[in-house]
Amino acid sequence: MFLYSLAAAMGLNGPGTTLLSLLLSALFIKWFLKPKQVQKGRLPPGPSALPILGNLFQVNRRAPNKSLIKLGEQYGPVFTIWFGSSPAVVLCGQEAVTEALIERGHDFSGRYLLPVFRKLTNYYGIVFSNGERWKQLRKFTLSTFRNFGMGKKSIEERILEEAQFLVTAIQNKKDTPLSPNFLLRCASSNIICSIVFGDRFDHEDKRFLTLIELFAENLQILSGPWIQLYNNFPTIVDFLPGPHKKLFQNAKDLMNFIKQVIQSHKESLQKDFPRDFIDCFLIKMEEEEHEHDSEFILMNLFQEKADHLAGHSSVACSIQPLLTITIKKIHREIDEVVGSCRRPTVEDRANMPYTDAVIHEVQRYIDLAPMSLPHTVTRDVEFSGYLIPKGTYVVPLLSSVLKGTSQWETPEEFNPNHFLDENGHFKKSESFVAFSAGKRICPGESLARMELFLFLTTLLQSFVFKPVIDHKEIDISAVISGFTAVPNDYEFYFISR
Ligand code: HEM
Repeated sequence: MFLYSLAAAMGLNGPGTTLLSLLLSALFIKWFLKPKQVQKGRLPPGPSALPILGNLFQVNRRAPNKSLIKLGEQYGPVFTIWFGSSPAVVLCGQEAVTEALIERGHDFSGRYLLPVFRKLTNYYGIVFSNGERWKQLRKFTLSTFRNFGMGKKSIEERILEEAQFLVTAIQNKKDTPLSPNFLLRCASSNIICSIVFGDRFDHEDKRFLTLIELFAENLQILSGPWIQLYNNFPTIVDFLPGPHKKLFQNAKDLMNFIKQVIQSHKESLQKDFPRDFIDCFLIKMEEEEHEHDSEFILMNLFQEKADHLAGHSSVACSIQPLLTITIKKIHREIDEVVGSCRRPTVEDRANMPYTDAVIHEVQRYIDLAPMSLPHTVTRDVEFSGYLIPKGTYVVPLLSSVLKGTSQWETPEEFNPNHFLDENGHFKKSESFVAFSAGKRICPGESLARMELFLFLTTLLQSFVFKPVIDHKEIDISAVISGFTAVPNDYEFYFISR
């Protein structure tokens, strides 16, 4: 309209006006709405992008990792793709991912902060922070988790106790078929709760159910297909219809809940005997009370709790497909190594190579975080002959390593032999990057691996699972939604052994 008036003001009428306004529109689109030019830097090549939309139409929403792998075949292991008007450098294949995340770990350790993350976390906590805040919180979290692992009530004991609650909850359902997804989410959330809050919650506890619900919903936000558009229109969230607004409201409710828990910890804090993660954090807060730039402040404590809880669904999502695959051989291993009279221990894992291989293969196959979480470069970086400017979105395409054709015998098939040598011993693989790699590698990895092993063996020690539908109809591949892959949900009969 403005351009039409401009043409009219220039004294052009009728078809002349229309023609000129079309011409001006084209120029407007070309010069103002085209993808932002990166001021300095020589970005790697990639497919040409549309104004505003970038390469939206070249990336399949349901399988973005597959589209990116295909583009990698065309443009090479390091290429540029435009998410709206922002460029992202994609690292495709083991060599590029390893070189960036491990060999050039520091340069690539930044978290790319989408505006939506600010809406959710205000950039507090570990996952969506950078610089000194991220460094200090990550170090503190890793050492506190390690100390609790060796403490009075070890993490292993907490997992075994929770596994027993899981078995009882399933037994209580008698012979009704059941999708174990919800119970598995409760179980892995409770492990985090017992480390962080000092106690587990009953599965029926209303506060606990709200907590789980809120995280499932927050995950939906991060996984929403429209998340990329936030980059162009950060305020879009304010115009979203009701349910999405509610999710952000829920995030606030969650913070209020954690606030109450922290307050009650403060009132009963015994400095010589920290009971849980919150106690450790509060002690550190007091120690650094007078340091004006301390990162041990309440907002970081709130968000850290939320960060840890976010791991709960990753574990549940990984166990679910484990229940759907053939497990006779695992039953045999459990019977030989653990028997039926005692509980399994983490030490048993070394003598159960097949079970360990199956757990790894499920994680490789379902490819839970195909594009990892968004990374960025912490300074202007020369990489593979290109110059990536500080702050550019970097996508470590974990999928391209977990499903790489040169690393795995049958990359697109579920095959536990990928992790077994010719003598049936467990075989590690450098291409197993389900937890990512380098400085941002998932800090919950060893906890998650312990949970996967102990939950699975405890369940299989007690039950035989029989899917309600025919085995042949079961598909253990997962559907990608945003940053995460979500496995299909099936119902089972749990038959006591
Ligand atoms: C099967 C289970 C899990 C998988 C596959 C998984 C995978 C991942 C991946 C791929 C990342 C992104 C790393 C990167 O930016 O390159 C990540 C980050 C993270 N994970 Fe996990 N995770 C799992 C469970 C957990 C658990 C149980 C916790 C809680 C203790 C947890 C806490 C975190 C945190 C705090 C980060 C952010 C680290 C940072 O930014 O420095 N994860 N995880």
